[in-house]
Amino acid sequence: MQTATEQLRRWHLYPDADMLVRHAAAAIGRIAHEALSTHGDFHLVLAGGSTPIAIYKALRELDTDWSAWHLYWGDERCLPINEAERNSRMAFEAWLDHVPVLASQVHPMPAELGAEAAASAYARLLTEAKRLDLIHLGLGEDGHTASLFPDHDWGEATDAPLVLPVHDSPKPPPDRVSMSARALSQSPQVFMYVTGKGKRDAIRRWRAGDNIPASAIKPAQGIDIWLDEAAWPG
Ligand SMILES: O=C1O[C@H](COP(=O)(O)O)[C@@H](O)[C@H](O)[C@H]1O
Repeated sequence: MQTATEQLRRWHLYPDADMLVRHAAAAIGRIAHEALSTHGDFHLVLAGGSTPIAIYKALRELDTDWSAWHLYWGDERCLPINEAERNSRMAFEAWLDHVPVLASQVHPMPAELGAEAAASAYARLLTEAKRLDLIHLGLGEDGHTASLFPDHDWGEATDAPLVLPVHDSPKPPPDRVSMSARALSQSPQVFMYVTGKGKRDAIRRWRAGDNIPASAIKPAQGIDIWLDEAAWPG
């Protein structure tokens, strides 16, 4: 898989979050359908945080062969397994507990083991993944994406590990696990969701060329950014 040196961005701007959710869920459905028709399975990386919740809820209604879906996470917080703030728990509650996915094909990051152990275990798992057809990402107010934070190592180098242990995160909890920028750039489709005026400054800085973590995600075929008007700095 290739990554690009420049970041190619496609902006998808919607008047409100409801419209964004409807269109993003339909696009995910189309990509899943294409992967299922071509390969017989679909491999999807999930984001945490609050923004994707409505999209995950909308995906419950998708008419698809759930038994052929394989789910991974782009980042996780080092907390006990059922803690409310875990990214995996959010996805189960909003979506995965409501559809017949196969437990053996759902791969939360084992962040309860601690950042280092979880990062090594998940890097091994990812090397065995057949493909990553689509990666979901969010954007924090400080420009972070997954758990790649400003002034931390984002793992952009061509020989960077696929998964990084993260410590001293400015957003709680301080210990986390994250796919590296290199790994997050190795998919033909990367969707980032950004809603609300709290994200406007991060978008402004990104478009102005500031080196925020989101700017390190450089899939060869570009990144699709789905925004509502509140997040758009104009
Ligand atoms: O902590 C995290 O934050 C980002 C952004 O979250 P949001 O609540 O502002 O949407 C998220 O993408 C990441 O997965 C999560 O661990």
